Order: sequence, then C-alpha cells, then structure tokens
Amino acid sequence: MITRIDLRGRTLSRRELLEELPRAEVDVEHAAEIVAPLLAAVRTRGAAELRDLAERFDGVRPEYLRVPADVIAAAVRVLDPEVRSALEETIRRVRQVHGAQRPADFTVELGPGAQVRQRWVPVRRVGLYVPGGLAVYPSSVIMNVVAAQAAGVGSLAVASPPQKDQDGLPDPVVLATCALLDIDEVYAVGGAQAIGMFAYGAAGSDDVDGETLCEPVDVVTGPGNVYVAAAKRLVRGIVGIDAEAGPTEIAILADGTADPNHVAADLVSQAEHDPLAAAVLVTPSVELAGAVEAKLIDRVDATMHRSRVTIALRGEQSAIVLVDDLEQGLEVVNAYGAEHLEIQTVDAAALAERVTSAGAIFVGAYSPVSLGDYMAGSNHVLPTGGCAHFASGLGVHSFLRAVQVIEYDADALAEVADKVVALADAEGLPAHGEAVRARF
Ligand SMILES: NC(=O)c1ccc[n+]([C@@H]2O[C@H](COP(=O)([O-])OP(=O)(O)OC[C@H]3O[C@@H](n4cnc5c(N)ncnc54)[C@H](O)[C@@H]3O)[C@@H](O)[C@H]2O)c1
Ligand SMILES: N[C@H](CO)Cc1c[nH]c[nH+]1
Ligand SMILES: [Zn+2]
Repeated sequence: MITRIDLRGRTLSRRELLEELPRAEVDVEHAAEIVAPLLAAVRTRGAAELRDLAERFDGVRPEYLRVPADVIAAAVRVLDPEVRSALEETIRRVRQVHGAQRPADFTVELGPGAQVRQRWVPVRRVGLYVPGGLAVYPSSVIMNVVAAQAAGVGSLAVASPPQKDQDGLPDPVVLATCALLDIDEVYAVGGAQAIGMFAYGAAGSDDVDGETLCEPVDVVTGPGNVYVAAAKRLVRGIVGIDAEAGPTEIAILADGTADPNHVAADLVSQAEHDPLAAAVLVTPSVELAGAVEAKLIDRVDATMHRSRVTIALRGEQSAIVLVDDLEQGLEVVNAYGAEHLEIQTVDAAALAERVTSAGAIFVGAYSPVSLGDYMAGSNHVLPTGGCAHFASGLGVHSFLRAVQVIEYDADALAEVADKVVALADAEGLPAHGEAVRARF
C-alpha cells in the first residue's frame, strides 16, 4: 500500500537525504510545456479560446464566461443553512487571523531632517483562483478573498472551472461564498486558461466582439493542480504570484505515543485531493509504522475516493520513513519542507519550535490538517513541492508592496554630500555625485 524508507543507522548529507525522500513526479516544467501554448492562445483569442478550452478540459461550453450578478445572488438564497453557518464561521475566524497580519508602516530618523519611511501599499487588482476539477473549493474562495480584502485590495476577480452538471457555471457553493464576501466579478474559467486570462486580460465579451471580458490583474493567487502551478510559474514577472500551491502534501512526525488511527485518517484526508497528493509519515517507532499501515488498509477501503487515495498512497511521493529518533525525524521533515506538517509526539510544541521549513505546522493530537483546511482561521493556500524552503503561505503580505519614501532637507543632504561623491567616483559614475554637488 505505502512504501517504507528506512533511514535508521544512516548518516546522510543534505543532498543524499533529499534524494532518499519521497517526492511527487509533479513535473511542473513538463506541465509548463503543455500550458504555454494555451496561455498564448488565450492572449490572442480571448473569450473564444476560453470557451474552446472549457469544452476541451471541463467538458462543457459555458454560456456565460462572466457569471451574471443575479446567478451569484440566487446561489446564496438557496444555500443550505448548515453550510452557510459553517462558511460564515470560517470567514469570521480567517478575518480575525488575517486582520492581525498587516505589517506596520515605520519611519526612521537618520539625523535632523533625514527621514526614511516605509509604507505598505496594497496592489490595485487581483485574480484569485479557486480550483474545481476533482473537487470544488468554497473554502479556497474564503482563503483568497479574505486575505486580499484584509490587505485593502480594491478590485478582486475570482475564477473557478465551469461545471458540467451546472450548465457551465462554477459550483453553486463557490458562487454563494463569493456573494457572502461581496464579490461580484466571478468567471467560469478553470485551469491554466484562468491564470492566462488574469495575467493578460481577455478580449471579447459574451455577445459583442472586441469588448473586454476581463481586465488584467497585478497579482494572481490561489491553489490548483499541476497545470495551474505551471501556468503561475509562466506568468510570473508579468504579474506577481503567491507561492506555487500545487498538489497537496501532508507530512506527519509522530512517535510511539501517537494514535495510529488518527495518523492514518490524516494521511488519507489529504491523499483524497489528487492522485498526485503526497502523504508521508516520519517516525522512529516501528510499532506505530505497522499499526498505521494496518489502519490505512481499513480506511482506504472505506473511503469515498478510494481509487484516487490508493494511487496517491502508492505513488513515489508517499512513504513511511523510519528514523533513529525524533532528532533525525526533525532533520528529515526540515529537509522535506512539507506544505502541511503535523507533529504528534510527546512535547510536540517544543519540537514545532525547531521546525524551519513547512507551509504550516499542526501541533498535537487535536490540530489535524482538516481543521486548518476549513476552520482554524489560518490560511490553507500553502507552498508545495519544497517551495516552503523559500516561500510562505497566502496571507495579507501576498497582496502588499513595501514602498520606501525618502525625505532629506538641505542640511541633511549637505551632511552626506562628500560621501555620496566619494562612492559615486569609486563606482566610476561621477554624474551621480554631480547631481548632489549641483545643489550646493
Ligand atoms: N497547496 C494548496 O494550498 C492547495 C489548496 C487546495 C487544493 N490544492 C490542490 O489543488 C488541486 C485541485 O486540482 P483539481 O484538478 O481538482 O482542480 P483545478 O481547478 O486545479 O484543475 C482543473 C482544471 O485543470 C485543467 N486541466 C485538467 N487536465 C488538463 C490537461 N491535461 N492539460 C491542461 N489542463 C488541464 C482544466 O482546465 C480544469 O479546469 C489539487 O491538486 C489539490 O491538492 C492545493
Ligand atoms: N488541504 C488543502 C490544501 O492543500 C486545502 C483544502 C480545501 N478543502 C479541503 N482541503
Ligand atoms: Zn485538504
């Protein structure tokens, strides 16, 4: 069912360790070769191409690429009250956490009349991707939208794949969630083509050729499959992106005190996202490893997305990694840099303090990843594929830029003028020094 990798008694360099660790054959570069021509076609053919690609990849030709306002409003009217209450609770909690994320502006006085200020400025317009292929993700609407709203972004557009069983509209709960968050610009566009539409804009309204369907955005965020991740990589530079948030990963660092039933349930919970999802258990306990393997057999057998989960768990991206002790376990999870890392050990909080690479850390027996997916208040759009080594999850910072404001008066400039000239001359750029001298 799931491979074992035995690292016990082995001393490995970081490079050797990385080669031993399980990693999905999520070949973003290969996917990029597939989606590059799609992006180019969206850029030149706009709405017509978006309809053709929807037919090809989503199996439906949407009547409306931009979802009409009355359809969004109707979706919230028919929303199941229990689901509405859960969405509202998620919105409340995610707003609370993201409201606390905004970094403070500051001013530094370097001397009398010499001031540098830093201001955090939101981007003007954002394109927020909400996946909708193998599953639908109203929760991802909240994660994207609340973070952008908390940053103060003025113009927000959401895209999610057209659903065959919804006459080419996005999932109705996705639409209702947009309504709950006051979002009225929603597109029935999925995959790489949605990322292209956001990056380049798209011409051609629903019935009038030459009109604009979608204006280009400054930043594109959101999770998605390997094609979405590849498209984001390709448009980076034309627009800003958040981290690549591709097929889901869960790593669990657990010792003999962990409950094997909980560990197995958590591995299956994330494996159900995608056949390319990764589920990794790192443990020094051979007993726990055996018990988890046994529980996995029962759980996989009983779960709804059995075939998808089986492929994910059998894939080379998933494994049980046996280590000598929790110290080696920590080294392994830090080298892996999982999207989600659960710590189910004695003293889990102390170990969590020593984690240096993970998209998000879930501490102790009662903080499963599923809690973070929906209700913790944290953001579930997190870096995958090792991007946690250099990137953060989605948050208010994803939509902000730091702008420095420099203000010196005449005396303050005079004070450093000779030093500016000395450095300008040392760089062989004397006109820089002359620009300062010219003022005195
Ligand atoms: N890392 C995170 O933060 C995070 C959060 C939520 C979900 N996820 C991941 O998001 C993904 C969602 O994937 P999904 O497939 O359900 O929805 P999706 O919306 O990401 O992808 C569906 C789209 O993929 C495109 N597509 C499908 N086959 C294609 C092909 N052969 N060539 C080009 N394009 C193709 C289609 O355009 C379709 O609209 C999962 O991998 C899940 O694990 C990640
Ligand atoms: N686990 C996903 C992030 O990889 C987020 C999610 C949304 N819905 C369910 N799960
Ligand atoms: Zn999940």
